Amino acid sequence: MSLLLVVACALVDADRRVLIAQRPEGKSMAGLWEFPGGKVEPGETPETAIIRELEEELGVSTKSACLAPVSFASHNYDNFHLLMPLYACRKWQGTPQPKEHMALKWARPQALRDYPMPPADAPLIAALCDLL
Ligand SMILES: Nc1nc2c([nH]c(=O)n2[C@@H]2O[C@H](COP(=O)(O)OP(=O)(O)OP(=O)(O)O)[C@@H](O)[C@H]2O)c(=O)[nH]1
Repeated sequence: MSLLLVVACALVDADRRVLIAQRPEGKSMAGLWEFPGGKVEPGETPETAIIRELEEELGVSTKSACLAPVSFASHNYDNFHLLMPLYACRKWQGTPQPKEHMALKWARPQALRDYPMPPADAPLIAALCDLL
């Protein structure tokens, strides 16, 4: 069983709503809602990886100083074990666009339970509800 390091980020707006993104058709877990993010590539830190992913997936830019750790997911999938730190970010430039997702949605933390998300994400919703 290999360990997969993925970083994710909850963009938080002035109304304390969180941005979630719907996974596209043709990918694993298609249609589920997730926090933007992706795998940490060789040579990257978690921070440089999430800054890159936010740019690629949403077209927004931010910096390390604007990333605050929230919690992490540690979840056993069939083919790998996912280790996924979740950051919160309240300050970025640009308006999020669904460049690699089917749709984006701003949701109140308590409403995140109404959206089907990957099983690894359930504990992160509780952490966001506590934080926000
Ligand atoms: N970005 C993100 N990934 C998540 C979340 N929850 C979760 O289980 N994952 C898993 O973490 C991995 C993310 O890797 P990824 O986004 O780079 O890869 P992918 O499966 O979309 O596509 P790829 O492997 O074809 O590049 C996927 O296996 C995804 O299902 C989440 O909230 N956000």
